[in-house]
Amino acid sequence: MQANTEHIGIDTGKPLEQLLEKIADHKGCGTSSDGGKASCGSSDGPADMAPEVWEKVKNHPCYSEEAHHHYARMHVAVAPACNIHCNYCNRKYDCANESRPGVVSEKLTPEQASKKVLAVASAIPQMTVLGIAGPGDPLANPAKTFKTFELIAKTAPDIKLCLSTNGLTLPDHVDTIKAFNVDHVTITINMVDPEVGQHIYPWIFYKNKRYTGIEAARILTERQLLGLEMLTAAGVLAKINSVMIPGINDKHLVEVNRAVKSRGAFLHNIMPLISAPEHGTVFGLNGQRGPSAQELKALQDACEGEMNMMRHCRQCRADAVGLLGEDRSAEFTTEKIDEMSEVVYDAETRKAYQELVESERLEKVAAKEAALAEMSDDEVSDIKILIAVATKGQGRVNEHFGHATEFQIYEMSSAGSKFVGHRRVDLYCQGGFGEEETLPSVVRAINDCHAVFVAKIGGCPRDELKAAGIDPVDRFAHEFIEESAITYFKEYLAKVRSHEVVHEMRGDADIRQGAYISAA
Ligand SMILES: C[S@@+](CC[C@H](N)C(=O)[O-])C[C@H]1O[C@@H](n2cnc3c(N)ncnc32)[C@H](O)[C@@H]1O
Ligand code: SF4
Ligand code: SF4
Repeated sequence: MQANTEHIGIDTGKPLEQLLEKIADHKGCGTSSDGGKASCGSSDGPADMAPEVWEKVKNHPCYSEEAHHHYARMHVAVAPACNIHCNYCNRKYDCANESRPGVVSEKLTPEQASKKVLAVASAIPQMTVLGIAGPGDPLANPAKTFKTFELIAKTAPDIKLCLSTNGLTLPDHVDTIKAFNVDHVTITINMVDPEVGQHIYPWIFYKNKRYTGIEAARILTERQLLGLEMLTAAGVLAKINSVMIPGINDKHLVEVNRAVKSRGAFLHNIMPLISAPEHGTVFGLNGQRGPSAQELKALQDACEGEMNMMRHCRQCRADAVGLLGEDRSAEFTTEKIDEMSEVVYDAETRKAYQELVESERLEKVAAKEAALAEMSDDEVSDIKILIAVATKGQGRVNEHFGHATEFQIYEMSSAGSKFVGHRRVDLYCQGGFGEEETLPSVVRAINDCHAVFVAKIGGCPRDELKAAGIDPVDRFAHEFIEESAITYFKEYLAKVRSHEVVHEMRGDADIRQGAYISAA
């Protein structure tokens, strides 16, 4: 099987010697052979992060926003059962075309999962993380979860292991988690107040007994917070997922943020509720809506302070494979993997490939820092704008407007560029033609942005965007996103200063987070 080369623009089908030659060419500008230290760029990590923490997160696409442009993850669906019920979950849903939590095409045994991991690791050498996130709860299926970790730790020791749990039985497993070198654990904490929790969790099953109502929520919150404290004490990084459910826990999540921050959580990922009647969930059927893009961003902004907020979560399937935002799970079905005679795990080629990825990444970080350093004092202002970007990865503007199924959104200010989310849209260009009914919905989805960066764009969408007050920009095609965005922002500030344009806030984007915006 050939390695995926599309994302870093190098041919990993070449012999290893040629790859290593390329790596040698990059040695002048940082290298990971010295443990990730570099002579340019910022591979040492953010100034406010301990080196040992940076070492754990720097290649993890979920724990580092910057890494997600370069490194991939995969989930293996070995954990079907769950010990609680959430009103937003329905795991009976089995669909190859839907990408949302709990959805899988097939469940795997630990042995099948282990073989799949080796096959994916060979085909996608920048896959650095193996997570177990269901389709149920990994710790309600501890034997299967830990057997999978055991098999993978033996055959592919360079792959980082992580799991995502509701936390009910977490305190019972922290020692085992530590023993398997699981560096990253995600706990879903939607409330710290049982009054709120009773509207999210109809029941839990704990110590052979079923609990409902306030009592169920009280036990759950106590176990979750205890589990978090134990992870922190054990030196395991904890990420907290919270599902934002308007009218139920949206206001309360600021309190949740405080509670998890004070107990040592590393990252808080507030995700939008995904809810539609056809999903068959309690919330879907009773019409509970998810938040809008603006509501979600406002809450994330309110929680951001000393604690990192995750804004690049793609709410993946329980069998997702690839870079965040792309789904290559269909390429690795059990049927296809069974057809492979033997999967050889080539750790050397993986390492060599990742060193190339790292050098490209350092180049990108250095370009961003250089662009930012050129910002003069008189460019400092209160102005903020949003820029939408069509990209397929690598941190570059490299997607055609018509081929984009999502736009990454960057907030620009005189402090620099900040990734603040993504917007999924229907595909505008199908079979070479623009879908006229789709275009207005795409424009509405990025209506709060001042510009959209694309690799290419046709005449019709260009005119429509301009008419909506959004600047279509293709001159940064294939350049690094953040460096380009800083350049654009500086030009924008200059135009405001010279009164060539009047700065004004843009309107609200008409997009419900967590759902595809649809032309229908
Ligand atoms: C499928 S769960 C699996 C792991 C574990 N059972 C848990 O709930 O944490 C992964 C994540 O997806 C979230 N999730 C599931 N259904 C969702 C929905 N309809 N909308 C938003 N998030 C959802 C869960 O809350 C959890 O954070
Ligand atoms: S804990 Fe996870 S798997 Fe279980 S019902 Fe909730 S979302 Fe679904
Ligand atoms: S659901 Fe979010 S946190 Fe989990 S793998 Fe996907 S992007 Fe990462």
